[in-house]
Amino acid sequence: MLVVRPITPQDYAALYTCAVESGHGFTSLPVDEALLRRRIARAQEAFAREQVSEPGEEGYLFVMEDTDTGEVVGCSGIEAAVGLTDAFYHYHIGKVVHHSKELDIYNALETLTLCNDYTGVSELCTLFLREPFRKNMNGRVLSRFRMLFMAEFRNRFSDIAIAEMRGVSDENGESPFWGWLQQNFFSMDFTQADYLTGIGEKTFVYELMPKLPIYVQLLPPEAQAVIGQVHDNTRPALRMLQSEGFRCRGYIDIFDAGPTVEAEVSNIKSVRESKRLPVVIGEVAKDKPRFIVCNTKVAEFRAIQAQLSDEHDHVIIDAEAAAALRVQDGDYVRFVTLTGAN
Ligand SMILES: NC(=[NH2+])NCCC[C@H](N)C(=O)O
Repeated sequence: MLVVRPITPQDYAALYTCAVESGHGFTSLPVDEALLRRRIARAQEAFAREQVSEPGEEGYLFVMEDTDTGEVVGCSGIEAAVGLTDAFYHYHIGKVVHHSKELDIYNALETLTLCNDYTGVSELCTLFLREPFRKNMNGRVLSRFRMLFMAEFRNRFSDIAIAEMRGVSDENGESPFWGWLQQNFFSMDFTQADYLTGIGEKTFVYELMPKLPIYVQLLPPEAQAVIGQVHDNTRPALRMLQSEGFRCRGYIDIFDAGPTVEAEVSNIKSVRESKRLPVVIGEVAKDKPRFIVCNTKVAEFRAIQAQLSDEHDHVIIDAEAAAALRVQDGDYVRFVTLTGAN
């Protein structure tokens, strides 16, 4: 069975494999031993913190494990609040109108303005599922269980959640948006800049990034064309988040121009539709629908996909699911349907 659980130091090698397999453009999983070990240590601290009244430095990182083989098949994370100890950047797409009444000339232009508008919001991040396991709705589970975690532990997260979607780049790591930045401002290639931000080295961004608003129309056409566009591999993830209610509000990545999508946590579909009920362990009929189900613990958090029977004042799950979730009769679980529109 595939079980989502908090990452532990023993998962280091598996996380490293995910970092290697995720390739370039995947900022939050750089192939860097010190950083990956730090991520694990930060996650351990976050899960160990019992009383959290407001989101802070916590970086939750989970792995999905095949409990039959002990193999880690993917990872997924939530940052409680970004940009509290360093600056967190976006370009905001704005509009200016140059208008002359006298000459009867009207031009509406788009601008890009460097900003830190998402400071303090929660971020869904670091989702990677290894290729052989991209089936049986595992990807949906590995993304959407996070909505259940946020719903269950509301005060650990901000009112707003974002996800930065990977922008357009080719198989050599060349990004059309980065091209003009590289040429005029950065003098380094995309993979290097991306790697530096991934390891938390961001002062060069402030030092080198154009800080004055930029007229989009003055950018080369190939850079304009990818503003707000996602990498082909990211399309399913974007669709999934859109069906949860996430929308792009005009914020894009400063390097590859990929869209950042945003939602009010309380409005996320899986947060709204999730239910929390006590468990009765028993027989579940074969024709019952599948759900994402999690327990209600932090350090001992577990999430799985399973069939269950919703009896309105309790749910019936089978013994195998109960064991995987580490719950007993009377313990609460939170769950949301896995099939359906999503
Ligand atoms: N694709 C990138 N590496 N972009 C740079 C990092 C952007 C991110 N919002 C941050 O400030 O950390």
